[in-house]
Amino acid sequence: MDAVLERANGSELKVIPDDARGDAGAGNTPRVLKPSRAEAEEAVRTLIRWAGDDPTREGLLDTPKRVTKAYQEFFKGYGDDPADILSRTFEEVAGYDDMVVLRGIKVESHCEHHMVPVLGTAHVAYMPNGSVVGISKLARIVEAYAKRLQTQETMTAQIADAIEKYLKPKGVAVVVDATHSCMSCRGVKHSDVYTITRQFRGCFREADQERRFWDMVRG
Ligand SMILES: Nc1nc2c(ncn2[C@@H]2O[C@H](COP(=O)(O)OP(=O)(O)OP(=O)(O)O)[C@@H](O)[C@H]2O)c(=O)[nH]1
Ligand SMILES: [Zn+2]
Repeated sequence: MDAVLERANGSELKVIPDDARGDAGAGNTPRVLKPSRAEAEEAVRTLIRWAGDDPTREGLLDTPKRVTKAYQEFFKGYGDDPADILSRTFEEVAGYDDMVVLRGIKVESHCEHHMVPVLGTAHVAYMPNGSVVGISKLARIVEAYAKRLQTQETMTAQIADAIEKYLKPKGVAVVVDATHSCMSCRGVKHSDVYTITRQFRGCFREADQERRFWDMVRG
């Protein structure tokens, strides 16, 4: 259970105990000092002034409200609990005993260094160990970690960790293929660069299974 303490100015001090984070290992879910919406909106006004514009002009008046609302969407993964997402499994699969591969799960994340979009796809596979999980839950796990401030490596490891920890499969494979706006829209300005990260665990470390995984991902 999250403890939420009210501060004198109305903002929330939200303390997430370690054992309630639901994180599987790499865990970058911090204990957060969550500001009030008013404080967050004021921060957006500060950034507008930092950009060189006037937050009181008509076109920008509602922008802080829109941005804080958008942030709730961009970063909703902090409220997700991977243990809960993967808690329901099914054993009645008529002896199905091969890998399950989800190819092309949409990834919409934000880079933790520049807070700009990281967009791409994830391929997630696991080798069942007596039970299977609803396929949508694997996409939900990707979302739970993507909708945070991330590095691609951390996100990839966290997805694999969660599936390994809560499903206990014979193996798990996670590949993320994404473009980073911080490399295309600013800084070095190289567009069309795809960063590929991968985690192969358990039976997917065997060359044979890895090859079968890639065969399925490539269709
Ligand atoms: N490994 C890794 N690096 C990332 C990821 N997202 C962004 N970066 C990199 O994080 C680095 C941050 O480098 P810094 O030198 O601290 O920041 P910077 O001055 O803005 O760097 P430049 O982007 O080179 O202008 C950059 O090289 C980014 O390309 C990621 O998911 N994984
Ligand atoms: Zn970045």
